[in-house]
Amino acid sequence: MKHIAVIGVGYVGLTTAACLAELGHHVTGVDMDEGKIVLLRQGQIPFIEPELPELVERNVRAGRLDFTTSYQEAMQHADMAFICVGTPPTPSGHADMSQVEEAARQVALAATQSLVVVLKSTTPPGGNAERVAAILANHLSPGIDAPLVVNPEFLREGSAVYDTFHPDRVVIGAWDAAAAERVAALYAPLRCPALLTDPASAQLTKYASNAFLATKISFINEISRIAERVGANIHAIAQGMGFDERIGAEFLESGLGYGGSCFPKDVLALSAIAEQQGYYSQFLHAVTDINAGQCRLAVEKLGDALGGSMVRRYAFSGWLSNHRPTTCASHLPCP
Ligand SMILES: NC(=O)c1ccc[n+]([C@@H]2O[C@H](COP(=O)([O-])OP(=O)(O)OC[C@H]3O[C@@H](n4cnc5c(N)ncnc54)[C@H](O)[C@@H]3O)[C@@H](O)[C@H]2O)c1
Ligand SMILES: O=c1ccn([C@@H]2O[C@H](COP(=O)(O)OP(=O)(O)O[C@H]3O[C@H](CO)[C@@H](O)[C@H](O)[C@H]3O)[C@@H](O)[C@H]2O)c(=O)[nH]1
Repeated sequence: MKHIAVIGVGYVGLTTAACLAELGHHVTGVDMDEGKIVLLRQGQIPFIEPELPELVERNVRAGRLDFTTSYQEAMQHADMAFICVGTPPTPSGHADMSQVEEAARQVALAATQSLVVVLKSTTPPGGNAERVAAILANHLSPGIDAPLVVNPEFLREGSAVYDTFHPDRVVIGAWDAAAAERVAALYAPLRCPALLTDPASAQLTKYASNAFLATKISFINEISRIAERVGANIHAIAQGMGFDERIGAEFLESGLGYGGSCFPKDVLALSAIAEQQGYYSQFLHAVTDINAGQCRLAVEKLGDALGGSMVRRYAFSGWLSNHRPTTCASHLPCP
């Protein structure tokens, strides 16, 4: 049994905290958002996620899971700290690392014993892991070590608990082999392949995975435009392609394009990572452009079907808000 601090109890952090507690560890979730911690202490989950309320309740009741706003409290006996804070996009598309850097600083200041720091947030390669490791080293008390392990998360909103207990793989990137092994041991009960690699490769694996899935979606949407012009059925085409195991049936559903909290930001961030290194990725820009065009197309079609003036932002902004963030809102004509 390990003592684990989970920093940031949003989608990823709360799911990680509850699942690690279910595996028998003692987990303390810490968040700077006091309102969120108050809700969690009252047994309420701040967002809708199947299976999570029951999992949180069971583990709180068993004394394996608690929540606090205090890093000191969370770090008191921690052998491991999982950083699960947000990395939202900046206007230039780069991932904003400020939450991660502040979390690392607070973890190091509050650490009372050596521990492994696990970076679960999606963070770009190209110096960020090195910067986080330096922040840790600069703020730890003398005699305390905190090796950094990059361990990106692949869960989907809506099946977060299932995905956490049934991962296709875990990716563990570290400079310190012993720290990597300690993280791998934590996942051993899940019986999935574990890739042990360096931090930059682990970071890029996460972006490449999301960009590949986004590419499949943009690809099928591109084919749907051609299909429409030749009178072919895109659903039949996707099914026919999907039977080929080398292609796979998943993420071939054409529609409004990809949205959600990760694909749009992560494809943009990967383009930005490449550009920062002096490489313009025409390919990734095409994936983003096709996606944006798909929403425009849908809005235009709706306009044609309803008669242009009928399409008003208020007419279906309510419908869109029932879905996760999409890029479509920006294509709706204003009333
Ligand atoms: N949501 C997903 O489906 C998903 C899946 C895989 C990876 N990710 C990645 O995981 C990371 C977290 O995503 P999320 O969706 O859980 O974000 P989120 O916004 O739901 O949660 C982040 C939490 O961190 C807290 N926080 C911010 N700064 C803090 C600090 N200094 N100390 C303590 N708490 C702090 C916030 O208050 C918030 O509750 C991101 O990098 C994201 O890209 C998300
Ligand atoms: O065939 C498809 C499949 C998905 N989508 C859209 O793609 C977006 C993303 O869907 P999904 O992957 O189911 O949800 P997310 O919760 O955004 O999860 C993605 O983003 C997470 C954050 O990085 C990753 O951890 C997950 O592995 C990755 O699937 C949504 O807008 C879907 O409507 C399509 O348009 N066509």
